[in-house]
Amino acid sequence: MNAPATSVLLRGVLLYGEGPETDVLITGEEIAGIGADLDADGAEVVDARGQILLPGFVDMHTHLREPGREDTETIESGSAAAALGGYTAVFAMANTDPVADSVVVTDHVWRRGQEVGLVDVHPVGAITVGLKGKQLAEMATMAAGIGRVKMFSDDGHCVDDPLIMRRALEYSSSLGVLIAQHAEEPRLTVGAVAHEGPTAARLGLAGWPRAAEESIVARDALLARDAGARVHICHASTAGTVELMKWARGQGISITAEVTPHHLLLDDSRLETYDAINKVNPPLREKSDVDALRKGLADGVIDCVATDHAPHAEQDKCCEFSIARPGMLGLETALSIVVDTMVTPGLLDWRGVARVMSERPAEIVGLVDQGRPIEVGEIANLTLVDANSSWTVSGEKLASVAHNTPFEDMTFSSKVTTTVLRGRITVRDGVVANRAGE
Ligand SMILES: NC(=O)N[C@@H](CC(=O)O)C(=O)O
Ligand SMILES: [Zn+2]
Repeated sequence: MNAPATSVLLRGVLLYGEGPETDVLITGEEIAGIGADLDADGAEVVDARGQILLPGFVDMHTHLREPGREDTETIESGSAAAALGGYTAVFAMANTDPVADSVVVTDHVWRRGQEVGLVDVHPVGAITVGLKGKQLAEMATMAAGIGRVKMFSDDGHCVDDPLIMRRALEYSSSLGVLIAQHAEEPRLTVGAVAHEGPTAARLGLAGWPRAAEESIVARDALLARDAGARVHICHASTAGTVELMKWARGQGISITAEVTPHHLLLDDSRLETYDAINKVNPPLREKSDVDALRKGLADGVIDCVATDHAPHAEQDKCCEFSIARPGMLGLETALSIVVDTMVTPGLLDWRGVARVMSERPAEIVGLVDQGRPIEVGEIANLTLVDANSSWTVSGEKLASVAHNTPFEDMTFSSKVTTTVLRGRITVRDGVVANRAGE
């Protein structure tokens, strides 16, 4: 009997980058067999010899801009970018227009993501109404909606009022959801556009001090401790944040943190050209911070990589540095950058890549069907990486509506070739498959 049409055979993969080559058979939504020379039996065969098989990536920090700024990204275009980047789940931040501070918006985001069907788009709910930091949003209602909101964040803004943050943390632990903080003391960043240091001083750019981030990280660690809650730090950018994470963990505080690919690769020397493509919040820091972030990620002090994929219209990035919007694309380049900054220098092996791109984010946010071991009987959320393929980034060719990549013309050595979402191929040979999986 022929296998059902939904069967896929991945031929000759390296599980977590380790030999010998093996086949992986996927039937329906599940991994049905792992072993040498499996019988295709009518399954679609993907010739994946020598490619590295990892669990599908999970991005805790994505801006998909729908609703409100569909001229820069939509759930459909962002889902395509995510699938091409090897992601099987992303968390869409709440700073949309309208803000995702109600179940109407969070349910819409979830439903639209399911309609597109390329990646699970989990809505992030706002912590406060309108991201204004004054009044808690209806977290329980959003958590109970169809979108089942698991993570709340005012990202783009810091919840700077310590009493509001404390209440949000207390509330979150009874709901079993995660609070993610954009750590930025706003009274220290008025007018700030670049990392406060010698480069910004020389270029005449207003500086964003490390203490703006670190003071909130320290404060929120203490608030989480007192509330008996968990807190997650978005886009950690300084060496001091890594030290504070170590301290807080040592105290038994439930605190986790992510780092972005751009903070692992770029430093503020990029600002010499005044090109606003390099403007981002938090800003690109100094080489010593980059080194500390890499080491922190290798040691597990920083838990995971999150893209902070932030599409912006050309007119908002091509203007003067001080008025341009902060943010850069990240979904399609994340894996390549993690390999170049962490695997190539020997800071992480491929098991480590699985940990920081998939397993830890899934655990932190409580996804049960993602970041799972590659074993028979598990749901097939998988990513195949070719570690010997040189490719050069071109913003025009990325799937996002906006093209604001700071990695233009950079060449990388690894690329996602295939992504599988619950047994269905969403990316084949680096091209998005249609909804029917063809
Ligand atoms: N990171 C950014 O520079 N921008 C993000 C907001 C954010 O993540 O803080 C955006 O929404 O554009
Ligand atoms: Zn942010």
